[in-house]
Amino acid sequence: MADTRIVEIKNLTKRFESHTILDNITLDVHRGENLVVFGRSGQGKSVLLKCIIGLMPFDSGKILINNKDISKLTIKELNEIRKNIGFLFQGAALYDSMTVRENLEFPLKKIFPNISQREIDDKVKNTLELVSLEEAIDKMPSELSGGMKKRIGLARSIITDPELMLYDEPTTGLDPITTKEISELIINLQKKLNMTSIAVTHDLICAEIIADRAIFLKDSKIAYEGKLDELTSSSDPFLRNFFSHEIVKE
Ligand SMILES: Nc1ncnc2c1ncn2[C@@H]1O[C@H](COP(=O)(O)OP(=O)(O)OP(=O)(O)O)[C@@H](O)[C@H]1O
Repeated sequence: MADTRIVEIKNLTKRFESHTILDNITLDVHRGENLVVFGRSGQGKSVLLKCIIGLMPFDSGKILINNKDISKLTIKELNEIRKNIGFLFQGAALYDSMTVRENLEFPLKKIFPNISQREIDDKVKNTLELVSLEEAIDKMPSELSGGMKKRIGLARSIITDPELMLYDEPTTGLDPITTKEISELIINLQKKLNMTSIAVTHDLICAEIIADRAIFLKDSKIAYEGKLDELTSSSDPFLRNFFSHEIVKE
């Protein structure tokens, strides 16, 4: 049977001095899947994403991306893998002194140094179409609303056609309607571009739209794993408490 795993995490342990943040985590993410990562503040959700893209070294265990063990790669090989991964981090800001067009051109030129201006123009136009913001092409970030900035940030992360997208709190700070729009955009892009995604979120509106499966980090472990409705309807006192208090509900 074909191996559908794009990310394989085996017995991952990450410590900061004597503080164990991730303790022996094992997790597979399959091609085309949208995994949501929950957990209270400080439980290692962002650390997990940073380990996956090789931005943070870990103490033991393995992370394989497309069957390649990232801790055994040279910087050059790791950069090749990273070209295939897009990330939208918490508070990821657009470059304020650049127009929307220049913001989108930036990652393209960096990742594909030999790309022609014509290809760049087509890609920028098509990607803006995907996020329904063609008219913003010559605007400066200061002229955009919070929701529009998120859309452009999303466009910038997907313009290089990554196979895997990592989102860290993609809807933080947005009102419920914009949260819904951004979450629907995430799922539509994922379907159109056949991407796999891992999203850290506290936001149930977002999770309900995008999640195929969810995990819950607690006490440095994956404490719960399953379909989102299994977690939200669980009779487990901790989960009941989390989902009734921690998350903004519509
Ligand atoms: N570079 C670092 N050096 C030392 N400690 C760190 C570092 N990065 C993260 N930590 C610690 O690791 C723990 C997990 O941090 P992380 O940012 O992954 O939490 P989180 O679950 O994403 O939280 P939140 O929901 O608040 O964003 C925290 O205690 C944090 O202080």
